[in-house]
Amino acid sequence: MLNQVIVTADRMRAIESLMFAAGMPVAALMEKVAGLIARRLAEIYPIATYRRVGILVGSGHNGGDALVVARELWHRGREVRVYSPLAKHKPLTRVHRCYAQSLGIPFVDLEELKTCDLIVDGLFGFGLERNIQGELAGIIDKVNTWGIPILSIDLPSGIHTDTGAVMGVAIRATHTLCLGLWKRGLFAESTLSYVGQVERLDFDIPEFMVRQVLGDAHAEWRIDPKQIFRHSSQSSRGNPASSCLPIPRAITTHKYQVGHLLLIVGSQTYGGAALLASLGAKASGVGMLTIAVPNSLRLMVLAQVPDALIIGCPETDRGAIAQLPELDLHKYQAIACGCGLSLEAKAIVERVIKAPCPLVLDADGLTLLASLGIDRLKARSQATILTPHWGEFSRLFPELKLEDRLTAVQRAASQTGATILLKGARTAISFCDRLATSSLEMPEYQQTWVNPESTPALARGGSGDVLAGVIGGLLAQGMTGGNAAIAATVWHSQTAIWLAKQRTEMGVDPLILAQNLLSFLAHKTV
Ligand SMILES: NC(=O)C1=CN([C@@H]2O[C@H](COP(=O)(O)OP(=O)(O)OC[C@H]3O[C@@H](n4cnc5c(N)ncnc54)[C@H](O)[C@@H]3O)[C@@H](O)[C@H]2O)[C@@H](O)CC1
Ligand SMILES: Nc1ncnc2c1ncn2[C@@H]1O[C@H](COP(=O)(O)OP(=O)(O)O)[C@@H](O)[C@H]1O
Ligand SMILES: [K+]
Repeated sequence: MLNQVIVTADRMRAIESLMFAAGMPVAALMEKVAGLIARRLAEIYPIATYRRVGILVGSGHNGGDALVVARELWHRGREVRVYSPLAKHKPLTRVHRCYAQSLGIPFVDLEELKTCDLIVDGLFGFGLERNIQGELAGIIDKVNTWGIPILSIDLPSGIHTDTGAVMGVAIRATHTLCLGLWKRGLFAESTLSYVGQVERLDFDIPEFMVRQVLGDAHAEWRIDPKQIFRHSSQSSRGNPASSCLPIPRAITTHKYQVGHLLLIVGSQTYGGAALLASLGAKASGVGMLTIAVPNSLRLMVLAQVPDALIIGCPETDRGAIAQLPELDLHKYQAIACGCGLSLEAKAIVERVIKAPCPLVLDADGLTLLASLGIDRLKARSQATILTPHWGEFSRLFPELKLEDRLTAVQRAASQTGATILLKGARTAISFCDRLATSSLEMPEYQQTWVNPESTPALARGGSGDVLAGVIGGLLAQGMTGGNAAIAATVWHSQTAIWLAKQRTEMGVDPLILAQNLLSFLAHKTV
């Protein structure tokens, strides 16, 4: 649980206050935390390569942490230099400063850090309150130009803890060691070019204190990708409705018990999108797959997905689906609609909104929904998942486009009752249903989850079509909207990360991605 909650500065302060009130001395906690930082630093930046370490010290406890780290590194044989530009310090920081000076650690001018092998950034942590200006801003700008690796303590100095906004200027870290609990600002996409590699240092905050402050309905969570993949020895115990993969199958099951998904996709212009969504759905292991496409795509899709039932639909002059033939929508466990549909297929979206089963709307399906009006979703009685990127999101929820992504996705989900999956480098998913991973069971309430690991290899046309197909397939097999959205997002992005290691970020085209989803899953869960 501690590795999954996302907190604001206020919440973090309240949790620390509980620890202090219960008897943990402030100085002891700083000693403990900074000891952990120094040990992790030694693993990431070994002394043989990073002997000379420059320490940036601010006035608060982030600076105090940095001074304890300076002292520990000094005792372990590093050449440490401290730059401490501010006149006033909090009492605990001041005493660590005096002690470091008494040991003979040099306190130097900024320019003397320029020849260091590593910089430790302890200027500001979650206490940053206002924009950084004047001399301090100049210092940060200068350090950023040196090209020396920077390890930031808690957050890169200058990043707002809650919003991730750059407060005038911010350190561009190579590595950030987030202390105790994940800070909200680290998940804003705009901070990704500042934080470098991010990891959390656990300093044994008692879980009951975290629960006491956050309550039973905490809103913001970080997905732990490891929890999505089930080890093969666990499969028989699995719960098919959780977000764990692979989905367990009863030994006596038959194809109609493993879900029937209807995909409604494609147009003459966007035939590939239909295929990519189909391949994503196929990889999900769904028992039956029916694919409705414009007549002219029928044979192409059949040749590539011979196991599917293909329904050729009458088409408009420009090759969009004009209407669905008489289909009984009751017989499907889920429908996924929209990939490559084109903007001529409004009637199709109007019809599927009324379908009596869970529904995924993606791509053109979302743009058409925006033109119909988001209120149309009020008619739905079953789960709905909308999978917009930011452009589509802004069309659907124009009044939310000034909000930060986490707030925006949360509001959109509570307004509509749908699961909203806002795509991007840090996909955010908000929903109100029961979530279950391998070690966490969450009750039903409005919650927002962020996918913390992905790769820009996915930034190419068609990646999203694969994702929509996977979500549809998981929904049809009985996952709830929230579970399906989380499982599919993690599976999709982790497969891309795995492929990018083998093929570079240039080599993860959507076809390769769809074809490798299952190899990745097998590799992950052996
Ligand atoms: N209490 C503890 O012993 C622990 C503290 N921790 C560390 O303490 C940090 C938080 O410490 P603080 O609350 O002291 O906050 P910071 O160290 O982040 O800085 C706050 C200080 O900076 C000043 N300040 C804020 N914005 C400024 C600006 N724009 N320009 C100039 N000065 C500005 C404030 O007036 C205050 O003096 C965490 O990020 C973490 O590094 C953690 O190690 C956990 C344990
Ligand atoms: N920079 C990035 N880092 C990580 N993932 C990304 C990045 N850019 C895009 N993605 C992912 O790639 C997919 C793109 O989907 P989408 O924008 O719908 O494209 P398309 O409609 O062409 O398939 C989404 O899953 C998104 O989260
Ligand atoms: K910092």
